[in-house]
Amino acid sequence: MSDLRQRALDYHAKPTPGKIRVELSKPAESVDDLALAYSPGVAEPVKEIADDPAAAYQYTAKGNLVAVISNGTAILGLGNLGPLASKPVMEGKAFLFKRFAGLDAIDIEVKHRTTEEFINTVANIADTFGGINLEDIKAPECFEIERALVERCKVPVFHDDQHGTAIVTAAGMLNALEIQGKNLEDAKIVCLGAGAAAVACMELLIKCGAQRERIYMLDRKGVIHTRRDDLTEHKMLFANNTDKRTLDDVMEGADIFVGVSGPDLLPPETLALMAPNPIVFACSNPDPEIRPELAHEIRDDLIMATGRSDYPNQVNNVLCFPFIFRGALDVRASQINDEMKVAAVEAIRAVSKEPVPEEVLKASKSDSLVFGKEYIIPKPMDPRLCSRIATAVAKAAIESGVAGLETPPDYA
Ligand SMILES: NC(=O)C1=CN([C@@H]2O[C@H](COP(=O)(O)OP(=O)(O)OC[C@H]3O[C@@H](n4cnc5c(N)ncnc54)[C@H](OP(=O)(O)O)[C@@H]3O)[C@@H](O)[C@H]2O)C=CC1
Ligand SMILES: CC(=O)C(=O)O
Ligand SMILES: [Mg+2]
Repeated sequence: MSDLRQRALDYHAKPTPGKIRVELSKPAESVDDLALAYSPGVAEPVKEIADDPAAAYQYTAKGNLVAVISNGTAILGLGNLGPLASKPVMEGKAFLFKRFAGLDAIDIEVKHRTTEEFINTVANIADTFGGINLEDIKAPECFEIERALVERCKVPVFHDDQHGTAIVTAAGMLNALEIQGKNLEDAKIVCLGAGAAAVACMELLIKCGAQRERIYMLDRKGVIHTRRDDLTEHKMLFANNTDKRTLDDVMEGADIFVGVSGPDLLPPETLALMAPNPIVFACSNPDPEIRPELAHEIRDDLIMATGRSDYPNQVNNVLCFPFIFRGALDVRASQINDEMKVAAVEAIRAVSKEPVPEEVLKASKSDSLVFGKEYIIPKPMDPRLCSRIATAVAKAAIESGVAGLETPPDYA
């Protein structure tokens, strides 16, 4: 058994199983405390909320509470292993919400037969929470699920694997292009994977300037092109009018590779085909499409990122979801719209270019982190991220008319 495997199992098992717990936020020592917290006192906020649902934000934990909800159909890059097996990842997301943004989060793993049943389950419990973070739900069902829930829920619903990943990818990509002296408008882009993360990443890159016809997306059957008759609605958006069929065909002269597919799917000889100064985001977790050591052996001119914490340039949605929800909840946004997503991209980019606090260097076991090939994006433990991203997102929510409150909080 590898050292990391045993350490990871021990970390999850000891001294208490799991990574999160519930704690009390009010006194519960005396009979008087209980008379306020429970019967008879609890009846008073009940009546207030029955009269005005918005009072739930004043008298309950709703406004600081996020549900992390999965059906376990696309657990990281491990595939469809079912709801219960997704629990460590969902507890992990809750853990990150608390650690980085002070948000209380609870994981909910849903067993269901039909997509409609899943949608109904989530819609029926949504009012309990300030926001809903959907996680590790595979394509194409994730698209219908998110659309239906955004429509039915009064609180923000956000599929992290789509939009969290896209926001962090766009921020890292724009920075990497700047360092490599390239621009998104002219870049030839290869996206390996055509699921939740792939579709959202490419759509956001297009919003940032990428040309749709210069994007080559691949699924298990190869390049997605206009003569295929097996494409889902979302894959169809990326059908390229091309004779190219394989990963090698499209990687010839490519500037950008985004991997959101599975482990070890980018062979070194294929990486060698890319244009000078390429950018490789091998984002599959836990094992990337190509290992950084191998990629650097093949190319000394590339910028390399993975989804992992143990290599430079971690392009991972952890840089987004805690903070975008912090901003959204703090102004009681009814949704997380494009304006809020773009504000998050710009805030992440800006932090990457500023001097890194000593505590981040220490936590990263680094002597120096300076904007460049090995530091295109901030570290998740950077304490500036929460205030900077949440403020930008809250302001964007107010300006775009989806906020329930008119003033963003002062995080300083
Ligand atoms: N770093 C980060 O922050 C994030 C990384 N990811 C990673 O992205 C990956 C996909 O996640 P997600 O989009 O949620 O999952 P989905 O199940 O929605 O999509 C998976 C996609 O990968 C494709 N794929 C799988 N195996 C291959 C293969 N051998 N060759 C080509 N394509 C392949 C599938 O093809 P087909 O359509 O033919 O089935 C599908 O299009 C995972 O590895 C995950 O860890 C996801 C979110 C965040
Ligand atoms: C990071 C993440 O959400 C994933 O790999 O699915
Ligand atoms: Mg995920």
